[in-house]
Amino acid sequence: MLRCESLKKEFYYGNSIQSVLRKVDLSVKKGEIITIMGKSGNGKTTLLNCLSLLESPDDGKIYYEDKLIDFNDTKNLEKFRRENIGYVFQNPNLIPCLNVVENLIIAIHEKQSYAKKRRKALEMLGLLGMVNKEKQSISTMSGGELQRVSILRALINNPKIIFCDEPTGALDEENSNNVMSILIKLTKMYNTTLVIVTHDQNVAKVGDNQYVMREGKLYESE
Ligand SMILES: Nc1ncnc2c1ncn2[C@@H]1O[C@H](COP(=O)(O)OP(=O)(O)OP(=O)(O)O)[C@@H](O)[C@H]1O
Repeated sequence: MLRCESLKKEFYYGNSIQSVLRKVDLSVKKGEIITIMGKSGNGKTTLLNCLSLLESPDDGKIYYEDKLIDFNDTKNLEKFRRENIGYVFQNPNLIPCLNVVENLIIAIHEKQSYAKKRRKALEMLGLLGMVNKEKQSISTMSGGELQRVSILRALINNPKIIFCDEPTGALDEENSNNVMSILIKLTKMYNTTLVIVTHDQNVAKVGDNQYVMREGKLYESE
């Protein structure tokens, strides 16, 4: 469903150039879980940002279902991203002045009545037995709870693929296991493809295909 070929990305600092992605090739099938590990600064987030169309590569090609992505076509790119891609970051980035259900409602892209959006948001909360948290303020929730809500938010528009950048980076081991099992359970349920960047060996193990990023190149994990 996703393929990239010879992806390159460079950053310029005065007169010097840093090659962050050096001809990266990757192929991801529908419903697959891909994990990418690697030392800090090796280009994992940059790769994720390019694949998830948040950043444009300097060279190389990205295909979604064999359709070449045109980074110059910003209007369609934005639409494609909204309709097909979900994100989970280390920091859940929920809106603090909205409660739990409102954070989910506001994430729904489709034009629907507020009541219908609310029903959908409650249905999602129900999947994790969190309907009772509907009106809870974001500031009073634990890190694990916030990340569970951010997973529901990523899924609420039925994306075909979800990109996760260190989804458990801010959690202890118990919460990390819990969040990962929820992420996998829900994405399997919806047949959503997952691409996960992580520092955590235990998280990396969930990958159907596991990769390591080293100095801008991607290698299959041994
Ligand atoms: N927008 C940017 N401008 C300049 N340099 C950047 C930019 N984004 C990333 N870099 C540099 O590119 C390199 C790779 O960064 P990236 O965030 O992709 O690494 P990473 O493997 O995800 O690291 P970490 O595990 O610490 O998050 C780093 O040296 C970083 O400073």
